[in-house]
Formats: sequence, C-alpha cells, structure tokens
Amino acid sequence: MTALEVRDLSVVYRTGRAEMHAVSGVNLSIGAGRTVGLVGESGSGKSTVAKAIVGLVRPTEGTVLVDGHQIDRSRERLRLLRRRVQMIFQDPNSSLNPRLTVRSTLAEAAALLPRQQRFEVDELIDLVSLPPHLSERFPHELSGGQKQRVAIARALAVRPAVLVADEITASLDVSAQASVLRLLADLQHRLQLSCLFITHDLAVVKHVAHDIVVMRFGEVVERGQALDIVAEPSHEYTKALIAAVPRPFKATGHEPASRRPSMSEGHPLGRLAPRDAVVSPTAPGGSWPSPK
Ligand SMILES: Nc1ncnc2c1ncn2[C@@H]1O[C@H](COP(=O)(O)OP(=O)(O)OP(=O)(O)O)[C@@H](O)[C@H]1O
Repeated sequence: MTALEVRDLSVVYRTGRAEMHAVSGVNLSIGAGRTVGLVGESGSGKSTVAKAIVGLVRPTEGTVLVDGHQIDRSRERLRLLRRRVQMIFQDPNSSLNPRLTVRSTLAEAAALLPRQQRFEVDELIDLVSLPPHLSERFPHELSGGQKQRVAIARALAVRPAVLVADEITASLDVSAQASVLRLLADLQHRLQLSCLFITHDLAVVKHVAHDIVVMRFGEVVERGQALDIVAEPSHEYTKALIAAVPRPFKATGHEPASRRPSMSEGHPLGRLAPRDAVVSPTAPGGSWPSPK
C-alpha cells in the first residue's frame, strides 16, 4: 500500500513580480514501511517538496495523497490527514519551543490525539531512548542529538503514518548523526513508518533509504533502489554528487566489484551498515505501542 504519493507537483514562489520555479512536475510515492531518500544539492527543491507535502507551501500544480486520500481544502479532513504526516526539521533549536520542558513539549503534542489513543509522555521518551531524567529539562539544556530525539518523539506523539525528515542530521556531530540514523531505522522498522528522508549527503542516504530520488533544479533526474543508484548511478548529475563524497570513499569503477570500496568506507558513518542490511524491508515489522 502507498502511504504517501506526490503527483505532478509544481511550486512557484512569487516575490513581487519575480517568479521562482522551485519544483516542476515531481512525482514520488512511498510504500508502507519504506524509506525514500530525496537527494540533491542545496537549492534543488527538496525542502519545497517536503513543505508542500505537509502543507507549509501551497502547490502551484499537482496533488499530495496520504493513505490514498487527496489532501483537499476541507478543513477537518486536512487536519486529520496532516496529522498522518509529520515533519522533522534540520534545526531543533528553531523547531522546539525554548520555554517548554521536554515533558511539556511531548504532552502538548500527545494531547492532539483523543484520550484513549494518547501516548504517555514517558512512553514517548522511552520510544526514542532518551534518558528519563532529561524529561524536566529545557531545550537549551540538551545536546543537539538529544534535541533531535525530542523532535522525533514529538512527531511520533500523533502516531503518524509518514515522517518527513529534512536534513535532520546535518547540524549534528558525527556520533550523534550515527545514533539518530540508527534510531530512525529502528523506529521505522518497529512502527512500520514510511519516511521521506531528505539530505544532500549521498553517503548518509544509503544507510536509511530503500529507494532514492535525485533532484536537480526542481526536477527529478534519477530514481531507483538505493544500493543500485549508489553503486551504478546513470545520470551525470548523480555521478557528480557521488564524486563529491570525500576521496577515500570513492570507487574508481575499475577495481573488481569484490574489492570496490563502498562509498561510506572511511566515512564517519562508515561503520553503519547499508539500509537493507540494517533492516530488511520484507522483515516483519512491529506495531505502535498500544494506548494505556
Ligand atoms: N520562500 C521562498 N521564496 C522564494 N524562493 C524560495 C523560497 N524558498 C525557497 N526558494 C528557492 O527555491 C529553490 C529551492 O529551494 P529549496 O529550499 O526547496 O531547496 P533545497 O534543495 O531544499 O535546498 P537546501 O538544502 O539549501 O534547503 C531555491 O532556489 C530557493 O532559493
């Protein structure tokens, strides 16, 4: 089943008389329990796609379907469908309210669900493996990785079907990056979440994505299974993106396949296994903890 589908999405930003065609004719779909990596350089339109999906920008053309239902203008429907898709942003400092403790942040999000479906705050804290004693802290008292875990817990509080993660590891140091990526893969497997994972870093994406969609100048230029694209990109732009991954991790293409260095070899995240090795997409998934 398709959890999220984007059909022929175009977004034009208008500033005065100037028009900026940020996204043109983008199609993508994410199956239940799958992760799609959306990659491309800065300015290629990735965040605009994400914002259109969660309703932060209005598509100029095209539609977004959640669980097969079009997000239309009916307010009640919009509210329900939007809850099914939650976005996590790059910078938790601007996405978390600095005046709320972790507990208040999560309680506020959990309260959006009817009482009988609600998570307890402690369950959410446990779900993202935050030490329980951090629950009374404010965002400025947490590390970057801990803040991003709070942001993930807040997104999970409404039991979404789809997570849109926009460069969520970009502001973290290397060890926090690896542990947030591991958490995401683990949660996604346990909860059968679908995920759109946005990054400019092709070395990161293969650790989390089953499939990759490559964007350039607002258009999709290549798509396919993550390991295939990383091993044998067909579009020149994708090849250039891979070539931009720091030298020690690059294959020349002339060595036998068995000796070809993986792109992440020597990369700070190189010890993480590729996505399909971490969690088989066909492996039986878990389910949401049942409401108390
Ligand atoms: N609100 C806006 N008004 C006008 N132009 C915008 C607006 N937001 C984004 N753009 C432009 O749209 C294009 C796509 O931007 P977008 O942020 O979607 O790209 P991106 O691939 O996510 O890049 P980054 O990783 O740097 O965020 C860029 O040229 C950007 O300057």
